[in-house]
Amino acid sequence: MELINSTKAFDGLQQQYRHSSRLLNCPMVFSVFLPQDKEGDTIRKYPVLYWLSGLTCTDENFSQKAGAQRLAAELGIILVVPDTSPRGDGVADDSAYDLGQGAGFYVNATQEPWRQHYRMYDYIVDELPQLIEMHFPTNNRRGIFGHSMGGHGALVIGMRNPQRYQSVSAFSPICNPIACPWGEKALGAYLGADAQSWENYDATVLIGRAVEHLPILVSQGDQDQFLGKQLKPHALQIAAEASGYPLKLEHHQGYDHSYYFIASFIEEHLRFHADFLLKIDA
Ligand SMILES: N[C@@H](CCC(=O)N[C@@H](CSC=O)C(=O)NCC(=O)O)C(=O)O
Repeated sequence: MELINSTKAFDGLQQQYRHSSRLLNCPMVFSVFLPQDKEGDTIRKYPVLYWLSGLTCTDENFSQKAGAQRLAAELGIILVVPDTSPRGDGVADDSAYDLGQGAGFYVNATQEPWRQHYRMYDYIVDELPQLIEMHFPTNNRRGIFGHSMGGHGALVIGMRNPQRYQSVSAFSPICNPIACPWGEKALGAYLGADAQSWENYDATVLIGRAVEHLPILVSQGDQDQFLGKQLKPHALQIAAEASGYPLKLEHHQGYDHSYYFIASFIEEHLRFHADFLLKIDA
């Protein structure tokens, strides 16, 4: 693992690393915020909150725009922000912003030309946490949250792995990708024409089938330009009500799809996760 840069922030460190990903078959960059324990206690271990970003993002959008570091430092939570896809000249790509590099959709691709590198689901669930837990002072508690495509990733990964995560949240997630243009395009390309294979990557389908109920918070702005056509939180809500899943879905008047919305409610999301990540087991 190679340290690319390190900057002091709120007594902690905002860092960026490059590593060679075995699963994605290419070099990957991620960002991490490390709180600094005020007593200088080097053996303190922290929970990790993984942020999954949306279409066109790298690891830097969230780190630079969300304003999460001050409260993460105060609460004592490590933030980890991966890139949104494999990258590089040898990695398949598409000229559109919603497919290929920057648009990995947190799935394991089965189709050509994607399957050699596009295994973002396994990367987020397995390879990245292994790396993080080997190199940073972590305890065994993990949360996952994200925005838009990354909100979809967080919901799907959290619900499919309730034993690995304590809490899940999402800003403006793509809630029903099997039934929206972004999702149909990406899942069709990465997984092929058999739409049944898409269902494992659809939060609305998964919430209807969930047996274990991880705490989930979803925040949605009512002036979001993608709300009706791409995001469909109403479908998630209906499926949750039908299955008895205690989903906390909040609508916020006047907010759009941007990082201004995320920055406005990041404190609520961090405190939501802190309730579960910092809880002392009885
Ligand atoms: N360029 C596209 C939309 C790109 C966009 O809005 N990306 C969002 C995530 S959308 C869902 O995954 C984003 O987070 N952008 C980065 C940022 O820093 O704002 C278009 O014009 O439609």
